[in-house]
Amino acid sequence: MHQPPNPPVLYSFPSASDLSPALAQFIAKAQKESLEKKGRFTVALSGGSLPKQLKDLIGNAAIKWDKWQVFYADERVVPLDHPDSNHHLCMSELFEHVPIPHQNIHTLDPTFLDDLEELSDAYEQQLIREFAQRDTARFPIFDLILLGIGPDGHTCSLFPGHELLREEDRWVAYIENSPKPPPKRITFTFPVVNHAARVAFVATGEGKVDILSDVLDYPEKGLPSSRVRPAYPGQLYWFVDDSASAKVQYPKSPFSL
Ligand SMILES: O=C1O[C@H](COP(=O)(O)O)[C@@H](O)[C@H](O)[C@H]1O
Repeated sequence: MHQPPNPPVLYSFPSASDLSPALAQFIAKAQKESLEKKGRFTVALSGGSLPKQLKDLIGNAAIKWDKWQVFYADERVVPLDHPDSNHHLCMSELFEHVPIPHQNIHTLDPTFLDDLEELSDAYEQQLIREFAQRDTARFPIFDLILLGIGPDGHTCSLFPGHELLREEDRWVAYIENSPKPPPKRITFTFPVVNHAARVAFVATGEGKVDILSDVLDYPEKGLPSSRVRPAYPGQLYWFVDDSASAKVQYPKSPFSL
């Protein structure tokens, strides 16, 4: 029988620095469960404010970096060492400080920066190589996708009112007119995000206070972040701080693993 998506679980912490260790424990548990099941851990990261919150993974003995396969939930179409690159940010905040094998981090192919169609196809091919031979599902099933939310409700590079919100077939799509710079980006589509085993939003600070209430209390507004509802048995989590969740009516859960 078709089951509706599980309701989101909302964890709110007194501050961003209280959130980071809990997030690291949560990721370590997700990794352990995935390694026990299939010996690898597939994870997708975002850019923006997220990578800073991953600092408690550094030096964490529970993390088996050689078992991680890392993808980017969205990426800006710029060289890999450009300050706007999500990969560049994740490298400087996290990966330069941990023993992850270089080949386990799947970046966009910088030879296609001038051709968005080729670029997004090539990234989709990287996902197919990772997932299609192992899973029979129509879309990849990530063990964990970590997302941010912009003040307009966007997540990945899926912006309010954009035609990409209706994409049902592609795994990776491109956008040439992002309202937030830089304008050219590639992004996972909703079917990919909503097939993951676990998706966790991470949002901190009072700059997120209005949008968090809009997304969690008024999902009928249809903002991109409200459309993240992983299919059963997948689970959506929100890791936020009390400044960001100050207006949210949606029930908070005590953090537990
Ligand atoms: O442009 C982007 O923005 C979102 C949200 O960023 P934040 O700084 O408000 O956390 C981010 O999740 C995405 O990866 C990035 O490309």
